[in-house]
Amino acid sequence: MDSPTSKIGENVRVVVRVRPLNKREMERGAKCLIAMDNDTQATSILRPDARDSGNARAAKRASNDDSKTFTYDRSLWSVNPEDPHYAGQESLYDCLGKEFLDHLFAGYNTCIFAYGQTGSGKTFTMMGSNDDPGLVPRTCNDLFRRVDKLSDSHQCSVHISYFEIYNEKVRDLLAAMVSDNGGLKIRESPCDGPYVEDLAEFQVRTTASTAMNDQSSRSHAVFTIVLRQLFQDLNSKSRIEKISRFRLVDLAGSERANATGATGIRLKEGSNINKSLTTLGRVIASLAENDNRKKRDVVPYRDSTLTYILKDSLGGNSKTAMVACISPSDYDETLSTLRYADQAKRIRTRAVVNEKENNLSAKLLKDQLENVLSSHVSRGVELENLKKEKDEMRLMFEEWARNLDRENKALKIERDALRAHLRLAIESYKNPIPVICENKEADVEREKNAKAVNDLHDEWSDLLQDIGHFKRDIQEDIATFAIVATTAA
Ligand SMILES: Nc1ncnc2c1ncn2[C@@H]1O[C@H](COP(=O)(O)OP(=O)(O)OP(=O)(O)O)[C@@H](O)[C@H]1O
Repeated sequence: MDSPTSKIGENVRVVVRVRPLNKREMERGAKCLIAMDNDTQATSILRPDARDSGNARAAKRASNDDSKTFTYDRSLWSVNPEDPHYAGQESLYDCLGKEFLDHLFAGYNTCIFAYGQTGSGKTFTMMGSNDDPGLVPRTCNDLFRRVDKLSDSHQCSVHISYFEIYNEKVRDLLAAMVSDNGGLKIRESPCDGPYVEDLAEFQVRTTASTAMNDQSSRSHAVFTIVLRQLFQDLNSKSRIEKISRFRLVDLAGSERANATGATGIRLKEGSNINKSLTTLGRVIASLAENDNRKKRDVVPYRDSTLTYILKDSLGGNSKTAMVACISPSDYDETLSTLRYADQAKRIRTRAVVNEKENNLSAKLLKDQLENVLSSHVSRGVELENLKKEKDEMRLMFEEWARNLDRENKALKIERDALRAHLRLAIESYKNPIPVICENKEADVEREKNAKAVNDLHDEWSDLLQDIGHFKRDIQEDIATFAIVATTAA
């Protein structure tokens, strides 16, 4: 999704900062050659001979002829803390860091790089000291403070990486095992541009600046923060994902190779540093010029590791600022830095908000959630029904068991009564009460009795057989019901 910025583009912001005279400079009686105008944000540099002239008229003439003035977005006077316009670390963060962090949260890639000769205050500006932290720790602190204030539905993750470019090779400064096997490779992705392959990235929740290694004035150090945000857009109700990157770069000292007087390895080192810095100069010049031309030059990003990695930050999808650090009493180097910074002002970048709607996956997630929920609900209902059924069956079997017991008892009583009757009948059959009959009538009576006894015997035999069957049936029933009751429980 392009922002209006992408069509118009905007210039690289340039801030110049002058440091205080150091002990050595004060001891040799060096004078501050820099003047800054707080109203116009102009920085002027005066030739040292003109500055040192005791002649008032010569000095006045010199201030017209021998001073060079450049106007920047900001000119920060860090020479004397007593000065009313003194700009310390906090002022720098307030006028640059804060705004760039705003851009990062808005979804823009951002980059601030510190440029200047050795000892001009680049590392102090980027890192600062424990007592007076610079841009990197202030940015990290502010970043986590802002993340903490976001609502729970606005999810954020922060990853950092830190590498240096030394002798045109990339070395990871955060990896636990740093191998010296020729450095990390640089690759280019169609979406994200050049990147360092296999660079350690750490997800962090607190200030990460303490993890940093010592700075080397001979290497270019690149600290990168990647912020990933996921939140709901209140107007469109869609899920938005923003991934933006903040690069904070502390460049090596910009002094020319011939001025270092280096030989051997140091010379190679110097020329390699110079290769990155001179290429940076050519890239900046080319970008600055291209804006005025119809037919654009090919920008020589690929001519050095530094410019290749910073391709996007220098002329592409990024809001970029340069802090040009200057020494107060070094005319040549400071003038060269001021000219460099003046040229950088003309570079235009075209930053876009790096965001995408995440509706598809959000809808997918919602559907999945609904499916899971409904299957849970139907399983719950099913389970409830099964429980009910089981309870009903248990009650039924308990009732059956009670009835069975009752019937069993009744049958036992009946059987016992029948047994008693049978026993008596058999007894009376075996030992009949003798009947004394003197006449024929008595014989007839005896025969009748004998027949009745026989009939009774047959009747009891049948009855006993029936009882046997009945008993077997009952035992089978008991066995059947016992199995069913155990299964149901
Ligand atoms: N604005 C400032 N206020 C106070 N002291 C400063 C300021 N800028 C720089 N210094 C001091 O000047 C010295 C040199 O600064 P610094 O190391 O930051 O320079 P540098 O440009 O990073 O040098 P190099 O290229 O060698 O890394 C340090 O002692 C630092 O504390």
